[in-house]
Amino acid sequence: MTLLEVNDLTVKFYTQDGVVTAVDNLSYQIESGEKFGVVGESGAGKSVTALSLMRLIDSPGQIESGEILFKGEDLLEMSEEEVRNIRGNEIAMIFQDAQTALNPVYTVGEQIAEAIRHHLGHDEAEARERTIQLLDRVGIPEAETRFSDYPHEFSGGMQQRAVIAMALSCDPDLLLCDEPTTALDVTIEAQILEELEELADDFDTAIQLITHDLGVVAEVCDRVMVMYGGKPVEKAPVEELYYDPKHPYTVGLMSSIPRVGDDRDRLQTIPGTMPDLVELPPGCSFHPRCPYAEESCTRKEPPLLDPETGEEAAGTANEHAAACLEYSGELQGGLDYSVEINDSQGEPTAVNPEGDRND
Ligand SMILES: Nc1ncnc2c1ncn2[C@@H]1O[C@H](COP(=O)(O)OP(=O)(O)OP(=O)(O)O)[C@@H](O)[C@H]1O
Repeated sequence: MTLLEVNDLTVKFYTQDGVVTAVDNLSYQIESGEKFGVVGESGAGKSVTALSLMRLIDSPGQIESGEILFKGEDLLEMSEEEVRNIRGNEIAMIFQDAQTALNPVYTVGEQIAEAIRHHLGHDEAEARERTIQLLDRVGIPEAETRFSDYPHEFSGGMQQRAVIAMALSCDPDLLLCDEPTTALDVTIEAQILEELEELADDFDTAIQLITHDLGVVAEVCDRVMVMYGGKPVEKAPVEELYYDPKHPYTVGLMSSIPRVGDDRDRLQTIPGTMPDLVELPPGCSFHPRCPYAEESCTRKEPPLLDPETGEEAAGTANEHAAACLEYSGELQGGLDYSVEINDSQGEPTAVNPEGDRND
C-alpha cells in the first residue's frame, strides 16, 4: 500500500540574493514499511523535502505547489492542529544532531515518557515501562538505570539511540531520518544503521533516510532517489542503482565512496559544486559538471525516463528511471563508464567514469 505520495512539490526561499528553488516539481512515493533513501550532495534539497512533509517550512521559505498525500490525505490541505497530531505521532523525524533533539535539563527517560504520555495518553507507570522497554530495544544497556540519566551522561551514539527510541515511542508509520549517523564514528554508525533497519522491520515503520552517502543507503534501503538541484535525477531499487547506475551524477557519487582496504584513492569527489539554485544552468542542471555533456545538454532539460525503453517513467515501485538525454537518444557520444564488482569484500560495486581511474 502506498503510504506517502508526493506530487509535483515545489518549495522556494525568498532570500535577499533572489528566489531559491530548493525543491523543484518533485514527485515520489513510499510504500508502507519501505526503506527509501534520498541521496545527494549538500544543497540538493533533501532536508527541505523532509521538512515539507512535517509542514515545517518557515519564512522566508514557502511550499509553492504540489500535494503531499499521507495515507491518501493531503498534508498541505490540513489545519495546523491536524498536522500537529500527525507530527511525532504518525510521522516522526530524527536529525543528525541528537543533542538538539534532547533537552539537557530533563532526564532521557522523562523526555521519552512525556512524549508517550502526550501522544498515547498512557499514565505515568505505563509510560515509564514503555520507555524502559524502548531504551532496551534500541540497544541501551541497563535501561532501567539509564532512564534517570541526563543526556550529557550518554555518549553520542547512546544519545542517538535515545532519540531513535523517542521517535519510535508512538509507533509512527513513517520515520524521517536526516543524516542520523553523520556525527558518529564509523563503527557506531554501522551499529546504529543496523539497529535502525531492524527496528523499522519490527515496528513495520517506513523510513525516508536522507544522506549524502550512498554506502549508508546500501546498508539500509530498499529503494533510492538521487537528487540534484532540487530534482530527482535517478530513482531505482537499491541493488539496481549499485550494479547498474544510469545517471552520470550517480556514477560520480559512487566513485567517491571510500572502501576499507582499498588501496586506490576512492576519496575523489565530483569536480565542481552544486549550482546556484537562484539561477540554475539551462538544460540539464548537472551539465557543467558532467564528463559526457554535449551541446544538447545545455539546451534541453532531460525528463525522467525508463533507461531501457526510453519511455516516460515516474520511478515508482520497481521502476528504474533516470533523467539524462542518453535515454531519449539525444546524446550522441553516449555514456562511457565501467562498473566494477568488488567480490573480495562482498561489497556492491565501484564505478568509475572512464579516464578517472587511479590505478
Ligand atoms: N532557511 C533557508 N533560507 C534560505 N534558503 C534556504 C533555507 N533552507 C534551505 N535553503 C536553500 O535550499 C537549498 C536546499 O537545502 P537542503 O537543506 O534541503 O539541502 P540538503 O540536500 O539537505 O543539504 P544538506 O546535506 O547540506 O542538508 C539550500 O541550498 C539553500 O539554498
